[in-house]
Amino acid sequence: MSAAPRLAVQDLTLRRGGRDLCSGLTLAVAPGERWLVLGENGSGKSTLLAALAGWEAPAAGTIRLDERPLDRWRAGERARKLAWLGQQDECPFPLTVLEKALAGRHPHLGRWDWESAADVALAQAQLARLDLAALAARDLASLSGGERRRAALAGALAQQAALLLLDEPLSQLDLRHQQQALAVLREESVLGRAVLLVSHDPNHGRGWATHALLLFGDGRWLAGPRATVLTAGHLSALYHHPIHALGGECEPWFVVG
Ligand SMILES: Nc1ncnc2c1ncn2[C@@H]1O[C@H](COP(=O)(O)OP(=O)(O)OP(=O)(O)O)[C@@H](O)[C@H]1O
Repeated sequence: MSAAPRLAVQDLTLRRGGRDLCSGLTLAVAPGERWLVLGENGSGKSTLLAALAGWEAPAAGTIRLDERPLDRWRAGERARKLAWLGQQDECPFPLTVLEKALAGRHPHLGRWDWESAADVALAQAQLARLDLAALAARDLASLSGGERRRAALAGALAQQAALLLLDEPLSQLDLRHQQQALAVLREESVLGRAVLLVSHDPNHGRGWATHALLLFGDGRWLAGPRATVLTAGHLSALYHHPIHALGGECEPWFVVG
């Protein structure tokens, strides 16, 4: 018998400015799965992730987190279950890099609690996994764009949530740190966490994604196992541009034609 889905989306419609971004979206994300979410600018990837995180109300359909409708979770309880990393991550007040990572522990603390030594150790460990240990005491505002993005990802990891909803976490990262972050997220999935990762690079799915979701921006979508969804034909249609697959059918590289 297969495990109950961590996240179950049924007949979901998201609409903005009179346009259906997706209609009838139905998918189930099981523990341990890694989903790559692709689509053109404005196709609705961020809107979808925000809806799955409970920040945006859908026009229709249901979202269930561990079989309970998302709107029946209290905010604190939900934040212990799912971590959402948005595209914009501006911080209005000064923080050190360690404090940024420690913010991921806040859903686990009581209202008047301070972070424990275990919380600090956990946050430091996430920074170390992303090559940020040496920057822990630095002012977050002094970091480069990619360093700041990795600090935000460390915060999401520190949350230790069963479901990770990550909106372009790799967008400002150099190639090595992209691969490092993907490896870290793979380790998280091996622990049973489910990951949805938005990207503009179909090659991020190579050797990483178990599944993929394509949003076509006009309501249409395609979801399923990576090998059936991530094909040159589907990607050419998605990006309205020729995309070629190189290097074999099993794990191809996708290149722009
Ligand atoms: N209030 C609004 N009125 C009209 N259109 C809106 C409104 N709010 C959002 N949109 C549109 O909804 C679409 C979906 O935006 P979203 O940020 O989800 O796209 P995305 O796929 O994440 O794009 P990107 O790759 O650029 O990050 C965009 O075209 C945006 O302009």
